[in-house]
Amino acid sequence: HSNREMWFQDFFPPNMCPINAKANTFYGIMFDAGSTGTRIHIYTFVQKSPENLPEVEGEIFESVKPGLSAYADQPEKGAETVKALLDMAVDAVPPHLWKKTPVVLKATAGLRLLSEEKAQALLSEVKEVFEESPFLVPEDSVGIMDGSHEGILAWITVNFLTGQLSGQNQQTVGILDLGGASTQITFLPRFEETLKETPEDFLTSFEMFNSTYKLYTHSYLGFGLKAARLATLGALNMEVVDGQMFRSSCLPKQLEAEWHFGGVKYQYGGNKEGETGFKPCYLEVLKVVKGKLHQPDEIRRSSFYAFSYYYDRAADTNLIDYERGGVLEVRNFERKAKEVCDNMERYSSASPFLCMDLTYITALLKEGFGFRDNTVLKLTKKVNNIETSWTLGATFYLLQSLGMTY
Ligand SMILES: O=c1[nH]cnc2c1ncn2[C@@H]1O[C@H](COP(=O)(O)OP(=O)(O)O)[C@@H](O)[C@H]1O
Ligand SMILES: [Ca+2]
Repeated sequence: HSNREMWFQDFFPPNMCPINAKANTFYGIMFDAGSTGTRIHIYTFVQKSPENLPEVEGEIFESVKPGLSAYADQPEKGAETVKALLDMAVDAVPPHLWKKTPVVLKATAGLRLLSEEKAQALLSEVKEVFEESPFLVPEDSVGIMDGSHEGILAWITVNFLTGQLSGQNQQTVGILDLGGASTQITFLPRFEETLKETPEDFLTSFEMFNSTYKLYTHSYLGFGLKAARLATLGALNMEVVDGQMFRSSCLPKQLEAEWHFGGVKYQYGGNKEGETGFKPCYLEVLKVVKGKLHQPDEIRRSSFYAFSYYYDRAADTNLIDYERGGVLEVRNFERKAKEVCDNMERYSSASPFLCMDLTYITALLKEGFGFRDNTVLKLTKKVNNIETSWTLGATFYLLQSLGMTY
């Protein structure tokens, strides 16, 4: 500031000084190109002093379906969905800050599963949309995110929003994210044992807000809820022949329908003659998860934050309140799975996959990760009115790398 602007600063506490309030407000735009949808998060931050962490003053959030991967053969059309969302940011960010506001898109499992060529075509169309916008386009502004970063950045978000990354006595919480195509588990190990027993590629050191965290994290590609449906049906990574029917005991007996995922059409249905219900369904789903995941002993005794499809399916079946979320034990998912699978006609109007989804969640938690029946899960969509998504952590990381925050 020039001296002329500063004269009144003595009369205000620093954070109320009108000049400071303006100068310390900044924006960040983060796109989450997920396998089932594309979302924009426009964050407003205030940095009140260099000693404190920036504060999130607000978030504007919008989403579109389907995700970019559904446009694998029409990359320009895919990029148009991004353009429509970015137009919201032009309205939300004050024009004098456009050039200082970075815009980034990170794609997750949907694009990881596409061929390199198709993924790159989509990403370069998006890059063009960004270049034509009035915003700051950093290097690497468009790309596929590393699976390990997806978990770490969601962990940063949740622990930042719950106040665990500032001050002494940090009691961080682990997180579980269940997407359409992949699933992540991330926590800060408390015991030396865990570090010894864990494969090196499950451990990542990460620096954020002047602290270094050595986190346990892994992203399991193909273990998201929708990929798991295909795996249960025996259709994941299959060359699908036209007219081919995939059947499961997790689906209503008489059901026959089709379903599009990742640009491929699948026909599926129930076991017309054979068994249906929780027991046969659990055995089917078990084949998808058993022995496929690393089981850190430590997590059996800690509670986790869970979101995405854990949240959605718990809310769909009234295990939690749709707006406020809730606290559950692993066994609640199992009970609900039994109730739904053994009364399939009553529930299938909502979604024919409800039994399969709840059974998969149960098997993933118990047989996949090795959680106990009484492990506590906190289901949240928002903390302090901000979405619990990896996008906030990613925006902090971006601002840090651009030297815009401390
Ligand atoms: O910002 C968000 N707020 C709330 N839920 C979100 C947000 N982003 C993604 N989700 C949830 O993520 C799940 C879909 O996963 P996604 O499409 O991100 O697949 P992926 O992570 O496997 O690429 C859904 O449960 C959806 O509600
Ligand atoms: Ca996701």
